[in-house]
Amino acid sequence: MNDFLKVVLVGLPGSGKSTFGRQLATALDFPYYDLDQLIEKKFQMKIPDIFNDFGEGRFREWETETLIEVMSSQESLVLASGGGCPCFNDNMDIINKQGASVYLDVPLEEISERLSLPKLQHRPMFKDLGHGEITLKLKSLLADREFYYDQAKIKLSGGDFSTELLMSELIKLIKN
Ligand SMILES: Nc1ncnc2c1ncn2[C@@H]1O[C@H](COP(=O)(O)OP(=O)(O)O)[C@@H](O)[C@H]1O
Ligand SMILES: O=C(O)C1=C[C@@H](OP(=O)(O)O)[C@@H](O)[C@H](O)C1
Ligand SMILES: [Mg+2]
Repeated sequence: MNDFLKVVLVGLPGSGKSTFGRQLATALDFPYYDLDQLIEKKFQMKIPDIFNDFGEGRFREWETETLIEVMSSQESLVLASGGGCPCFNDNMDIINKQGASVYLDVPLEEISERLSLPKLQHRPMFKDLGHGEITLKLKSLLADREFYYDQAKIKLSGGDFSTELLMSELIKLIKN
């Protein structure tokens, strides 16, 4: 890690990376970035349209390209990554080299409740799935992804995270 503190949140879709990321950035008074939003801005396309028009492979290329840019910027920041980000193209190594990674480890049932709400049905991976199918999909994603998420430097388990707790974990990490 260099002189800047880059806090990068990782975890399954619906674990609260974007929501908690914003809260944490406010508490730390750091700029907040959402990797999906940076991709949409850079390539002028919505995430579901990238998946539909070009496929996941192209999305993962663009995701890594955007991640490298934000991780090499000369500033402290909070970054909410996308759920799949740590699991492709050495992205977890890129994150850990420049940043303080934090895994939001939320019970699958809780995430499933959140993602079943109609307003969240724009997420390409969960489109048109019912509650039971969402839980199964999350289980299968976690089986594939936990190996990468577990490489995070800090792990927060539960549903509701406190910015104070994470800040004290970050201080411990920096001191070590
Ligand atoms: N701690 C929480 N308690 C209840 N709902 C939450 C919590 N954190 C996030 N949510 C809700 O869950 C959904 C997914 O959150 P989001 O931050 O977009 O997750 P991610 O970025 O990890 O996919 C959103 O509708 C958000 O309002
Ligand atoms: O888990 C994934 O592979 C994805 C998660 C999404 O981000 P969120 O985790 O913020 O939903 C987004 O990057 C894309 O739809 C792919
Ligand atoms: Mg998000």
